[in-house]
Amino acid sequence: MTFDHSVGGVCVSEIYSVVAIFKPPNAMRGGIQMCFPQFGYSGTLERHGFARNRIWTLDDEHPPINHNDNGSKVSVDLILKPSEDDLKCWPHCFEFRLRVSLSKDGDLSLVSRIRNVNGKPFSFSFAYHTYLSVSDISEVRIEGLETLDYLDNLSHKERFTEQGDAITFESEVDRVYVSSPNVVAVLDHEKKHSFVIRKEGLPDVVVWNPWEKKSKTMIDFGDEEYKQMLCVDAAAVERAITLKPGEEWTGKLELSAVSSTNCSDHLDHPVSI
Ligand SMILES: O=P(O)(O)OC[C@H]1O[C@@H](O)[C@H](O)[C@@H](O)[C@@H]1O
Repeated sequence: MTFDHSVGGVCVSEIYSVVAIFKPPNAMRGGIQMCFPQFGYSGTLERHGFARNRIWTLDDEHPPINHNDNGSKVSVDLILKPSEDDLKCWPHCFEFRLRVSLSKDGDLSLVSRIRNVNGKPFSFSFAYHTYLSVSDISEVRIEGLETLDYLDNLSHKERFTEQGDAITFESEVDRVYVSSPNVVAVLDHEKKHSFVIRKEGLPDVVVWNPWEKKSKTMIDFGDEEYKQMLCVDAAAVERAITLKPGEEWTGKLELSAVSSTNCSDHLDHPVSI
């Protein structure tokens, strides 16, 4: 995995739609997008909030590029503060700091710190809207969400309980798995690797694939591209996060690609990002 610059998200190689539209300040379809201060259409803002559609700046509290002591990790620190226009539609002053780190082994980690610099409390929802590249969606399965409750966005957020062993795909899926464990794996048999997603501070996992019919309605997405992608988002959606004046919230994500044979070891391990 590699990353380059950020327009409201992190560009991870090979997980962009071939017809994605790059027209700043709008987020491109793909990568990892910061959904803040709203997920989906749960409030009055544009879908998934405005943070993914803003130009972020380097946080001058840190050097532009950071290397850790033994040189095994490199990171950049970005910051987003609301513009006057943002404050008109969401009247809460915040500082959103994002540290994006890439290890020598290719593990990508994102740490978001959101601080209330307002005189009053505010609440928000959040997601790392993460596009994963898969060989064939029909052959992929997610482990770590079985037996959980989920809210089905395709049925007016009705609550269901997952029944199967692992989650597999044969039609459109748009679900919020609630109170999930902190490690989830996406197994891709054809590629013989798995994505391991570790999270902290983010109780939910959103799983989305638009399948054939919806793909045809999306202008920045190829008709067949649903076969090679899957979104698995570490998120805080079911219950909003509330910050009092001066308080800060932290939400972490780590994404690694591991060989499928080692995947179950990762599922057993506790999170340490
Ligand atoms: O097209 P967007 O705004 O990037 O959103 C894509 C999808 O993102 C998912 O996370 C949502 O659960 C879906 O409902 C939504 O359709």
